[in-house]
Amino acid sequence: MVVERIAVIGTGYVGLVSGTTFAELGHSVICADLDEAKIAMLQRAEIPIYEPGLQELVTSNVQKNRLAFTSDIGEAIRSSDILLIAVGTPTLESGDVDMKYVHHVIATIVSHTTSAKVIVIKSTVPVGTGRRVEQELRTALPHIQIDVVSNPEFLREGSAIHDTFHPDRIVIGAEQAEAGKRIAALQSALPGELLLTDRESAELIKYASNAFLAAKISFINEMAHVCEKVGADVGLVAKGMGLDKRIGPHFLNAGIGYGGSCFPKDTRAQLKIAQNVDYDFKILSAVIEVNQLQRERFVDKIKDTLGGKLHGKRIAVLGLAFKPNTDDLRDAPALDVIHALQSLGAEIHAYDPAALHHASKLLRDVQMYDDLYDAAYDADAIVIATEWETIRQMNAERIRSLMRYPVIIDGRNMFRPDEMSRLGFTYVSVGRAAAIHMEAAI
Ligand SMILES: NC(=O)c1ccc[n+]([C@@H]2O[C@H](COP(=O)([O-])OP(=O)(O)OC[C@H]3O[C@@H](n4cnc5c(N)ncnc54)[C@H](O)[C@@H]3O)[C@@H](O)[C@H]2O)c1
Ligand SMILES: O=c1ccn([C@@H]2O[C@H](COP(=O)(O)OP(=O)(O)O[C@H]3O[C@H](CO)[C@@H](O)[C@H](O)[C@H]3O)[C@@H](O)[C@H]2O)c(=O)[nH]1
Repeated sequence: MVVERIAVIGTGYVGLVSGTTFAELGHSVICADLDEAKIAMLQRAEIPIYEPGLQELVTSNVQKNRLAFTSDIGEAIRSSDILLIAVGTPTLESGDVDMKYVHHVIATIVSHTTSAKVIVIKSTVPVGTGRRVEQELRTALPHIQIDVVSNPEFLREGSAIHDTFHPDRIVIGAEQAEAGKRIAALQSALPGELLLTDRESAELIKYASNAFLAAKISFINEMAHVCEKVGADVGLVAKGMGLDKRIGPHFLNAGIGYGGSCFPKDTRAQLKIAQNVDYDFKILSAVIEVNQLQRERFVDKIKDTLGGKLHGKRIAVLGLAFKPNTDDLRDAPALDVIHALQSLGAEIHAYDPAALHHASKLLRDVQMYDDLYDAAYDADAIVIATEWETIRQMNAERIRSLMRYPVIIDGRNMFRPDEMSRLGFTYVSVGRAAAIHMEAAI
């Protein structure tokens, strides 16, 4: 195996996991970031994000001298042959992708490059970016061999390590076959199908995949409404659909809709990419609209269950992160739900096992707990916003005894409605007609 010298520029969720993975695969990796506090933490072997399994992997690769961290981006560039860009690509008000972090990295590369480089774009970027970046670099550095390769990332937060070591596919978009093959060789020990494409296709595969997964979620959420009206159970409908291999069982969990740092921004970016070439991507507009409505309808459901008035009601919101096993609150549905409940006069007590530190910066007037029983104490209702395992394992009888009224409105369909009613709860979930609406309980 050829051991490559790799600099990862941008040591966030993707950069840190990718850099650590390449080190684990035997390469020499330096992870660089402008955020000096983050780098200082990493140099002290502290992991700035909550991601199961990451701490152990970082520590062992640092000990083997295959992984290091720096805030000297120039030095990282000079000492490496492969530069992996993993900075953020958020959305602008207009819906376009904000490329300022990528542009800043390109300017830094221009200033510090004195030898041949292969630049790998891991960040999710609009189609055409790889081509433009390569032109810009070749114009600025005419005597140096520069190749730009697209290698989109498909990891999910909360299972990032597993996803990275067990990818369904590795997509590499390159114009120069040699550069593409070199980046493929870096990952040759990983399973999963290798798909070599042109850069534009690789860039679009990333957006198309996220948009399609988001579409599955919005589709099942719309089905959930129909289920409620006609007396069906969306869980069973999804199961029956998913048994068809052409459909598959994944991403058909109805609930309060998708959140996170990727689906909301990437669906909007893909819509804009289409608009920019005069195409109205109608399905995607609907996917985005349905997802927004899903949060609003969930708040209506809470209101209806609690008899129409929330003023003065104490609501325990269980789960704040956009999904379990992460501390990431970017576009987390729980935040919108809490803001809406507060605007209707509810008093919020919140529980999350990992995200409270970030939440305290984003939420006002919320009592926060790292113990779900404390959060549920004296509550008029529990609202479940994230399907943390700790919530699944909760002692329901103890919870009921602590609450003022035994009411659960479950935005993640974590429990069986019949079981919860048997335990004495008024239990309302999403798209399951068997759920019992009992204002009488209050
Ligand atoms: N988070 C995910 O699960 C995920 C998965 C697949 C793809 N992506 C994509 O990967 C990219 C990165 O996402 P993320 O979640 O890791 O972002 P992040 O915000 O967690 O990390 C980005 C990092 O880049 C650093 N940075 C910004 N400008 C820099 C510069 N000029 N030089 C050096 N460092 C700089 C920031 O300080 C930050 O630490 C995005 O395009 C995202 O869409 C994310
Ligand atoms: O059936 C489902 C599945 C997911 N979700 C929600 O969808 C969001 C996204 O979940 P998930 O995809 O598991 O997490 P992410 O870490 O956002 O990962 C997505 O976004 C990443 C960034 O682009 C990609 O790399 C991944 O492949 C893609 O799954 C979360 O709010 C989930 O609660 C549902 O509501 N129902």
